[in-house]
Amino acid sequence: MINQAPVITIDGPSGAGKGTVSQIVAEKLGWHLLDSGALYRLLALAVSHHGMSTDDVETLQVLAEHLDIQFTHNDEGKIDIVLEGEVVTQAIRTEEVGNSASKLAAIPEVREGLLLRQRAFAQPPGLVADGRDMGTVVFPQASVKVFLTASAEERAERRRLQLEQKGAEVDMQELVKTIKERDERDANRSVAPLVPATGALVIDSTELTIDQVVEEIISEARKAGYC
Ligand SMILES: Nc1ncnc2c1ncn2[C@@H]1O[C@H](COP(=O)(O)OP(=O)(O)OP(=O)(O)O)[C@@H](O)[C@H]1O
Ligand SMILES: Nc1ccn([C@@H]2O[C@H](COP(=O)(O)O)[C@@H](O)[C@H]2O)c(=O)n1
Repeated sequence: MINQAPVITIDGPSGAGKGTVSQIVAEKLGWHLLDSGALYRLLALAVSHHGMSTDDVETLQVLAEHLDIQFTHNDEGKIDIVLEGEVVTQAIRTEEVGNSASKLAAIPEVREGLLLRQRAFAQPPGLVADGRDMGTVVFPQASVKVFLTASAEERAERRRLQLEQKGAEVDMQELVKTIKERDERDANRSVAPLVPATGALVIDSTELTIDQVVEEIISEARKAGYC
């Protein structure tokens, strides 16, 4: 047995709403939350900060296993993500870091290096795990698995709104292109490609509100006896 705490996995492509709904579902259930994409993004930022080559995969694996990461509560009651002593909560959220993370994520040694760190998040009373391979590789024993998707255009539109709220200027054509490239890379890599886990409930959120998606997942959790 890999772990004993119940796990709900929520996988899917970029911008499908995984992070948003995972956080709400975890809060409703009073469970822990794993944002596995943040780990890949943190690694990408560390590689860039240290000016490391991505060709030396053994060193990358060691860095992934030992990367100094902390998730701490700040004065506003929100989570700060701290990498090697520096708060990088916003810095890891750029499209550039997302793209670098996606390139690193295709390296088997990097995935291996992060595997046990991810599994360690499965603690009582339970875990909601958000990513690309949560249901297929990291927590294959999870009894509630969700694959959350939406059209590339809708996901780009959501990302545009998100970036503009932060004051960024957005080239929509470029954004759709970047999202499609990242989808392509994540879905076609040789290790842990982005595919729905066997038995996963597939939710297409293109026409759904956040509340509707959350309700579908809570309903699955209820069927599993988790609430
Ligand atoms: N069903 C929905 N309807 C409208 N907007 C949504 C919906 N779900 C999420 N959003 C919005 O879309 C944006 C992207 O969502 P989110 O960051 O949760 O996606 P994600 O799948 O976690 O992306 P990534 O994998 O790149 O981190 C957010 O601004 C969020 O509020
Ligand atoms: N379980 C995971 C999670 C993420 N990735 C890769 O990281 C990139 C960034 O993830 P976000 O969810 O924060 O956008 C993503 O594009 C994936 O390449 C992964 O491989 N497995």
